Amino acid sequence: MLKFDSVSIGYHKVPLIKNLSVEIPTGSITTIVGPNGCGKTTLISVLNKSSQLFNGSITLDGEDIYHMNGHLRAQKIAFLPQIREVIPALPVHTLVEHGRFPYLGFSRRLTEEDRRLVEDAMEFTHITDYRNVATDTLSGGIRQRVFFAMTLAQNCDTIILDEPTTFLDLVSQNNFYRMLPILKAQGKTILLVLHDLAKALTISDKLIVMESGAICFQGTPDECVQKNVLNKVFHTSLKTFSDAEGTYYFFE
Ligand SMILES: Nc1ncnc2c1ncn2[C@@H]1O[C@H](COP(=O)(O)OP(=O)(O)OP(=O)(O)O)[C@@H](O)[C@H]1O
Repeated sequence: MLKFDSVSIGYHKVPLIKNLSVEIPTGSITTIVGPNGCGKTTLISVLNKSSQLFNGSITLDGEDIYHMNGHLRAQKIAFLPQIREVIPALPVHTLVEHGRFPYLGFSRRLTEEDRRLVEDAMEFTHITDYRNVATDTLSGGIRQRVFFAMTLAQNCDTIILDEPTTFLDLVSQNNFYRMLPILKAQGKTILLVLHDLAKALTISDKLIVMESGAICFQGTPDECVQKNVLNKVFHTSLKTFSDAEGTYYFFE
């Protein structure tokens, strides 16, 4: 279990999140939603130290994950950030191999097992055909899949994805969302930040709703709908529609 206990988090000595506690259940899909600027990225990016922890503790299965050595932490939590300013001009397979770096020694020589995990990650994300293409020449959507493959090649039990579908067209988004239950079935814990509220309600086991640096709801999507949380936070009107295949959500 990934546990944030009474955490204060922010930048340059200024906390934006104060005294927040939340648990991310193991082997489940948890999604954080909330209006722009409410602190979603600030909360999760403390896990790769892009934001700073001022108070409280963050533990993974009881171990202090924030103060852990960076290599060890990267063997436990794989983090796909929202924005990458610099796109490396490396062949796709070389970039995906970077996912194995936390496990390699000084020589950075890949073992057979490392190579297998890299190939598996490329296959899983359907980028094998691009293996020799320079990543900086790819479209934003394919590039996003390459970074996702690199994250998966890290082979961590906990995967954190910040707005992973931003650059994806509808087909690629659907493909991406289909991968999540497969990863969950492999026992992975998945923590996402999403802006697509309907998708968040459909795919998540647990939903966390943030507002102004605080959590205003955490629970199942059903509880969230019953309590009208999203209508209040996003000033919207949620409509639901059900058929034999499931329930669909629309926001107006
Ligand atoms: N590197 C930084 N230094 C200082 N302040 C920052 C930094 N990154 C973000 N902030 C501020 O932290 C606040 C929360 O931003 P954050 O990116 O966590 O929100 P968010 O909920 O993820 O927003 P969005 O939905 O727009 O991605 C904002 O006021 C933002 O300006």
